[in-house]
Amino acid sequence: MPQRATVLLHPDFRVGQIDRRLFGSFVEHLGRAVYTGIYEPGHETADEHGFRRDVADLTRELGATIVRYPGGNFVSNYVWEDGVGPVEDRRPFIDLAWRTIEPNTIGTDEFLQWAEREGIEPMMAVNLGTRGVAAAAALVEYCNGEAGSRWADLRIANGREKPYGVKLWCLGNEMDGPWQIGHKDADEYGKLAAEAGKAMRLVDQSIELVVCGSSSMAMDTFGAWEQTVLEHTWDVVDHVSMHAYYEEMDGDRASFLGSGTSMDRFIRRVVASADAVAARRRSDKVVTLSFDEWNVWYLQSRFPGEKNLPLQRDAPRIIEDVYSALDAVVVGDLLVTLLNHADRIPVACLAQLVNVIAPIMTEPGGPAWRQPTFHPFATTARLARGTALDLRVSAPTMSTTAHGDVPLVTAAATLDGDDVAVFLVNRSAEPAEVELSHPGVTLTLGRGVQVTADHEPAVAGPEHAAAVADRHVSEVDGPASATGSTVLTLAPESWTALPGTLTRA
Ligand SMILES: O=[N+]([O-])c1ccc(O[C@@H]2O[C@@H](CO)[C@H](O)[C@H]2O)cc1
Repeated sequence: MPQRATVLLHPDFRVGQIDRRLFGSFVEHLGRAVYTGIYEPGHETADEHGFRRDVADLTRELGATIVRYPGGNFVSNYVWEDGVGPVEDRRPFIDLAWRTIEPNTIGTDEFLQWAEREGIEPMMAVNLGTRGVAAAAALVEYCNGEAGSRWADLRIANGREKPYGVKLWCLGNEMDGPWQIGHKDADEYGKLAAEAGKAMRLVDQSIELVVCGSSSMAMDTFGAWEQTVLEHTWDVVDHVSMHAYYEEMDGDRASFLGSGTSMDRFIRRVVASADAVAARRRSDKVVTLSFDEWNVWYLQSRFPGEKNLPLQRDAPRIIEDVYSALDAVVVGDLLVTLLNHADRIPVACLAQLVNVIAPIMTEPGGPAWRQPTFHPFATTARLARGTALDLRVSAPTMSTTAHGDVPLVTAAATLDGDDVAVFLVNRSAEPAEVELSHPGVTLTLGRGVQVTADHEPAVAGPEHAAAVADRHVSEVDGPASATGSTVLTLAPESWTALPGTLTRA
């Protein structure tokens, strides 16, 4: 017997407008994300600046709208001034976050010019671990200042006349995490972030600021951290950050498939924390969420921990997770969760873009390819446009060890004029029959994309990734056009995206 769920869809019930920055990604100076990732002079596809064309083309196909840079943990010991100016004068340093010799060949200008050439909006982070207010304000001036002041003139002397106009800025990274270089408690960090943010805004009033929330919902300080930090920074910041990584642990497939429910609860709790601060302050300001690190990452089961990394150089292979079709279904489900909170999440970044827990992989001097997780992201970024609809899903639940009861079917839908896109996940090991109920509306769903899971362990390399895509990523045709109600059958453990049109009958 298939599982049965109903999804009520009406064009007048809306979550909110989707900000295109919801489909962001992340490039950190970590492992091979930069060196032999986006950048590899001498590669057969390298452009005149040394950036790999094959990776840039896949980034475009992925649909990444913004890219966060340069970290991540890396930023908390980064001296940005060492990464600008003539390359031959730049000196390497020991990046303490990942215990890697950073050559400083790529820095702010190279990254920002790459992003500009590729039509990607940059999201920059400042170092609030080992540095503070002055260095942060100077970096904003370097990036966004007009000629006639010290740091803007340095940028011009370095060959870039026009300000970059970087809008989005992170006030440090994961400052609640004991692993962070320059880790702080919530009061210390909140005061520093408020002063740094104030100074950065005095340089450029048009910027948007992201204050660090918790590095995961599992942190002991989660909740209290957000409230304390927002009390200090309320008048300065626009967004509070969220980070979350999901993985299958000890073969607990059901909990892993329920990750989207955990993400949903995390979002609701951070919204509640931000709104509690607004209530205490009797403030009408709405602080929104920047979910600027999310993905599947086998962090607890496969990563030895930063402290246990040997000191390395020359772009070592660090956290190059290899993904399965199951991971891709979960990534699709996480995207469904993000869409359902589009009113409160204008910014999100799949962590990361290339080689490091990434949808895109490369070999030095070799090919670039798509991991299975590439497909649900690219399809969602392409199809999810306009407004997220407020669906009402009634589905049976399954019990999980990690999250208690979770719905067996999840769904999101978007509407842009008459163009609709429906995203459906079946977390069950059985097929699921979904009745889409759309009273007074004719729904015509066309050819879309389906991802199905399997039980095969992930195997590294482009051939395997292509074979997984061949078997598990397929085109599917939508059901016949119907008024009032449409019934679909979802494959077991699958993610489906169907584009179409919607007209009022
Ligand atoms: O839960 N943890 O143990 C944990 C440890 C490290 C961690 O780092 C975050 O993830 C790294 C990779 O994207 C980024 O550089 C950093 O911001 C995020 C979470």
